Amino acid sequence: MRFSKMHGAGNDFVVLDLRDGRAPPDAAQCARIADRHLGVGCDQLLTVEAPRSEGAVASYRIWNSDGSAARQCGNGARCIAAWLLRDGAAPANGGFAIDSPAGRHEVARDAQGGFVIDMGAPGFLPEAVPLRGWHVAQDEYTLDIDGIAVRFGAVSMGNPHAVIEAADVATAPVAELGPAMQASLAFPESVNVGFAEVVSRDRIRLRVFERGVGETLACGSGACAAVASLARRGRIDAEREIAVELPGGTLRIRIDRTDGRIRMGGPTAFVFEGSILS
Ligand SMILES: N[C@@H](CCC[C@H](N)C(=O)O)C(=O)O
Repeated sequence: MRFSKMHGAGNDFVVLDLRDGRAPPDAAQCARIADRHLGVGCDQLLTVEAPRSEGAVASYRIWNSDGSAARQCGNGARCIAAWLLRDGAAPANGGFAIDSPAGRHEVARDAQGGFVIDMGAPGFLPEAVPLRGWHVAQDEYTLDIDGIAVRFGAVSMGNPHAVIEAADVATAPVAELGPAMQASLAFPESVNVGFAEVVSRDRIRLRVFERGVGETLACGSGACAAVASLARRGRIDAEREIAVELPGGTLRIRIDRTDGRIRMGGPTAFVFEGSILS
């Protein structure tokens, strides 16, 4: 089985071409391919498949490194766009659409030749996340984790996100609080946990402990969720493009003033091609 290894700001992917209708690997096979010792190694496996919506050039599905299916992947969307363009299936100037499990994404090119993805409008209702929690202030929730009250914003970008503001992301308890939040009954479908430091009105630093993976070098939907949550709470400027610095690179996020949809730009890279033998 041929594959491409790609990454977007260090969030790495194995991309499989299944447009001929072959079935995707099952959960155990996905986990084996994603294994960094026994397989190729990646945060997510992406399967390129036939389009589902009118006029889209392709669809894709997302599998976390533990084999679980996900509905949204921002860095993956940019990599799929780059993969389709290299394949000749999408026009070089952008202006095409791809279908993810969360819906349809319009793809544009930026001035530097990067890809800008329409990630849709964030959902803040607890049932959209989904979250069973308690409102403490506008759009902020609190959970008791081992006797500590953890305050966070909750956002659906098609997948669930909790956004915790941190004074300094370098020392934030990502490895402890990430799994503890994910295990909480408040998140019936688990959650991607973002730790966000506001640097200025248009710049944040972010680390994300992803569902089904652990901490990654970047999370595109997590960056959108962090910007949506912080803008809603007035912590950053909703009118401006926000630079989101992640351990693997910087993403640029803009909230459209007219429709509230979020557009995300950032890097993509091909790393190598190969064949999976077993
Ligand atoms: N890395 C992704 C998000 C991948 C899915 C996530 N772990 C989930 O289970 O929802 C991104 O760039 O958005």
